[in-house]
Order: sequence, then structure tokens, then C-alpha cells
Amino acid sequence: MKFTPPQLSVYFIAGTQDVSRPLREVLVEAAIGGITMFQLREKGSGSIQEEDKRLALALELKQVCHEYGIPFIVNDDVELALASGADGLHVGQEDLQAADARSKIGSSLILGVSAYTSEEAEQAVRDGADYIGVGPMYATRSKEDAKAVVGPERIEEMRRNGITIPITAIGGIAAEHVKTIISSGAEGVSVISAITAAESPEKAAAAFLAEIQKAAM
Ligand SMILES: Nc1nc(C(F)(F)F)ncc1COP(=O)(O)OP(=O)(O)O
Ligand SMILES: [Mg+2]
Repeated sequence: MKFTPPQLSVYFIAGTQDVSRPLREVLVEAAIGGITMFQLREKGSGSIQEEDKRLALALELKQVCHEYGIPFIVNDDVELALASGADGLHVGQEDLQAADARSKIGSSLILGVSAYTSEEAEQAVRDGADYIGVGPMYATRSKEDAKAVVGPERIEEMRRNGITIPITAIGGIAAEHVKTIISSGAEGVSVISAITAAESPEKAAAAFLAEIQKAAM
């Protein structure tokens, strides 16, 4: 699936550790609500470690994504991304080097890279990233080893420094933050608990999409 920046609008990220019912159910509801991309981030306490179960989960969720016409991205695990026929891979600064990731997945898969500073953003561009994830915007409960909060100001700084690659903001984001984040220069927002902890993942996804559409006016 070809990468286009609007796919970054409402980027849902989750693993089984983030939900208390089948992740497939939550993903279907979020997709009905209007998420535009999904990342399987099966990581941390309570996540599935067995390779065969991770593959089965990835294939199950990829199918849902493709039923709703959205890209299926795998976090960190390049072998799982390739084995499951994912549409892309996301790597951070402590993971497989982005340039190596790009050579392993080839030119047609989507490559996302986490970038905390303008220097890391510039390196990600050189390494062939299609988008960068910048954060944490606000305090987050979803990532055990999150760095210090940088806020939307970091995105403004990257744009001032001439970084033009598509950006998704991540970290503690709620629907009321979308306007500020988009006006700072991001193409979209990435969320975990705002959807996984919601009473209705469908309504939560729809609220994010509505805010994105308002911000684009
Ligand atoms: N998983 C991510 N996805 C994004 C995305 F851009 F997709 F929103 N941005 C940032 C991260 C964080 O990536 P990383 O720093 O490697 O930590 P972890 O592997 O624990 O997620
Ligand atoms: Mg990572």
C-alpha cells in the first residue's frame, strides 16, 4: 500500500497489553470510527512473546486493516513485519537502525522512524523514512520508557529547521489537543490509550477525525 501523508491523520497504535478484550474487536470499532492507519505495537508487560502467536495476531489484524482500506504497520519487529506481509515497519532510535530497516523491507513498504530532535529527524530522512513520529507531546501511560515531554513546540522547531517530512505527533494526546498539534506543523496524531481506554473506541476515533477535519479548514 503506497504511503500518503493523509494516512497519518488518525494513527491508532495498540497491542494486546493495551486492551482488556480482543484487540481485533477494538480495532474494528476504531476503524468504523475512522482511524486512518494502525500500528501493532505488541510490547511491554502483558504482551505476547511467542513468535507463532505474534504472527497469528498480526495476520488477523492486517486483514481487518485491509477490509477498512488502511495500512497495517508493525512496531520494532522487522521479521514479524516481513512474515506477516505488513504494509510497513516503525523503528525508534533504540531499534534496528532506520537505514538497515529500509534495506531489509525494500522501497515499497512504509518506514516510520521516531525522532526526538531535529538532528534525529534529518537522519531519518537520509535513512529513507516515509514519516517520523515526534513526542512525547504530553505525559503518557502507554510507554514505560518514554522520554521527557517535548510538546508541540518540538514540531514547530523541526519545521523552522526546514524538516519537511510528514510528521505524526505521539504521547498522551486527547482530541482537544489536535488543533494545537496540527497548527504546530504535524500531519496527524498517533494515539494508544485515548482509543483503547475509551468506552467507545468508535466514538473516540470519530472525535479525533472530526478534530483533524476541523483543523484542516
Ligand atoms: N512506536 C512509535 N510509533 C510512532 C508513530 F510514529 F508511529 F506514531 N512514534 C513513536 C513510537 C515510539 O517508538 P520507539 O521510540 O521505538 O518506542 P516503542 O518501540 O516502545 O514504541
Ligand atoms: Mg521501538
